[in-house]
Amino acid sequence: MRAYLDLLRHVREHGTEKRDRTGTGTLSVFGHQMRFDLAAGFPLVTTKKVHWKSIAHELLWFLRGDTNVAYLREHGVTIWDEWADASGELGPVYGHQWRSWPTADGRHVDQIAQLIGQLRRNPDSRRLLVSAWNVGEIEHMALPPCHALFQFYVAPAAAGPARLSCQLYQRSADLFLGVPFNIASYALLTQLLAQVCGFAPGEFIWTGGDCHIYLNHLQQVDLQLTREPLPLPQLRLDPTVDDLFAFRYEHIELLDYCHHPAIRAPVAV
Ligand SMILES: Nc1nc(=O)c2c([nH]1)NC[C@@H]1CN(c3ccc(C(=O)N[C@@H](CCC(=O)O)C(=O)O)cc3)CN21
Ligand SMILES: O=c1ccn([C@H]2C[C@H](O)[C@@H](COP(=O)(O)O)O2)c(=O)[nH]1
Repeated sequence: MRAYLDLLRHVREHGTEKRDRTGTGTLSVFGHQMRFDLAAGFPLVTTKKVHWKSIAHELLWFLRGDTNVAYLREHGVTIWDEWADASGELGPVYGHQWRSWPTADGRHVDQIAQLIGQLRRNPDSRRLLVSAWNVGEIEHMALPPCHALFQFYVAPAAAGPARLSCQLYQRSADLFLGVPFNIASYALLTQLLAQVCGFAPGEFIWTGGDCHIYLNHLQQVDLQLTREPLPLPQLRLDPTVDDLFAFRYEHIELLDYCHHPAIRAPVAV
């Protein structure tokens, strides 16, 4: 996870101090890219303990098309609680747009089902995109999507299965709290899709817009930057699952996750 630590260090040293919506204040850099080779191990930050269970359940919750925190709470995941209304609703956020994007003529588009169909039938397509940035519905969302748009790419291999890569555009990136979750979440999604479409995992490419460290995370970042990264864990998926929507938490196993101790930090709401 050198790429992540390099970005943290870069923003810590060269970021511009900038006010933000939450009133917290940030150090910020505009535009950055990181690449993670998924064959080199699963890209989960090791220089602090990251709550893997929250990442896996959040992704399964997106894939269900769910936008109510009830499912997350049932599984002990609290990361979206601050944004939910009294009935646990977040409005038409990620899950809704991924699985049920409403069209002008009253239909709903299941972008994930369409993506799987295209990956299987038309892997050379340059249109393998999913967008959560539904301009007409942003005002109804608890928070406009941060991980807004992602694209897949299939590279043929001389021998063995083709490799599936994913690139994400993240418009706004809380480097200390959000980004370790976002990298792991899309790496997991890429591996789930690779399995059900018969590809080998390729790369995850993270592209960020406003990349920031909140001013009340500076001590935590400095502590993290004193730590040496550890060998990456491995992801093991139940090989019998061939339907993306059939994946359950029990089918997803993270092996050999060695990490430094957790570092607590307040989330800016
Ligand atoms: N300011 C901000 N940063 C974010 O990363 C973020 C938002 N807001 N709003 C929406 C979602 C919610 N996400 C979150 C929210 C909280 C944590 C967090 O507090 N993480 C702690 C504890 C993890 C846990 O207990 O599950 C951490 O140490 O990683 C992480 C991601 C990512 N998003
Ligand atoms: O998956 C996520 C969700 C949110 N964030 C961060 C990025 C910002 O710090 C806030 C959102 O505030 P905006 O004013 O809407 O940009 O949440 C993240 O890093 N990852």
